[in-house]
Amino acid sequence: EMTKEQRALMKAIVDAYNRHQIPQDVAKKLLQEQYSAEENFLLLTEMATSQVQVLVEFTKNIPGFLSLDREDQIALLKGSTVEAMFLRSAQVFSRKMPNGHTVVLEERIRKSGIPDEFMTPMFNFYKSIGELHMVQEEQAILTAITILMPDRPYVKDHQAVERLQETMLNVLRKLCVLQHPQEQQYFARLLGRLTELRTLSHYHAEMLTSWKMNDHKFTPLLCEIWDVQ
Ligand SMILES: CC(C)c1onc(-c2c(Cl)cccc2Cl)c1COc1ccc(-c2ccc3c(C(=O)O)csc3c2)cc1
Repeated sequence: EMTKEQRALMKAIVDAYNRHQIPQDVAKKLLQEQYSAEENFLLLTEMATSQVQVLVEFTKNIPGFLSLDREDQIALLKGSTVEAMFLRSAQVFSRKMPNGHTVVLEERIRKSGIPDEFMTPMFNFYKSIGELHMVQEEQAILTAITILMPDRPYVKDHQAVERLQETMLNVLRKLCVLQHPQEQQYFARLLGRLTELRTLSHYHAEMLTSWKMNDHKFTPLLCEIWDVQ
């Protein structure tokens, strides 16, 4: 059973997760603009920039995050943004957005100059997340766990982050038993996705390099968070 504190922690994280979403007018652009590779790249850049802003606000609402060392907060954000965005965009795909975002988002990602060798692992990941049928609470806590990864580069107070992450893992473990009682290994499968996210973030670093080579432009926020240019 979940303790009172664990239920309060879960509520705080789920509320923050729901409160901070890409504004509808930004998401709607996916449906409106043209379909050239250039247009797709620009739109995805806008989505990513908006999503980073959303992630920063969500992260600030993770109980305990703002008590961490300031530089460690930055290191955690920089180190987890790509993975958190793969998780978030995966949820868009598995949500089968009623307003058709799923179809156009896939279309635009497929036609945005991303080399084919990254398409397969990326969409395999989206499929594997979809098959888990995560509930919203699991999505929110898994995102918090991804952000609170103690072994990100340049994190100094490893232990402080580990303590926070462990608290989240304990909540997630209990939640999985409650939400998927018939699936013994559900929690383990969820954590397996975090390993897949690491691989994707390595692919992503190569995607960035290949985009940079083709002189693609990013926004100042993305340049800062991804150390490009
Ligand atoms: C700079 C750009 C070209 C880029 O580089 N790598 C990636 C990138 C890609 Cl192509 C795949 C995965 C991760 C990243 Cl960073 C991207 C695009 O990143 C995206 C980030 C986030 C969304 C995203 C999130 C939520 C939602 C919602 C919702 O919540 O209601 C509705 S629509 C939507 C759209 C899309 C694209």
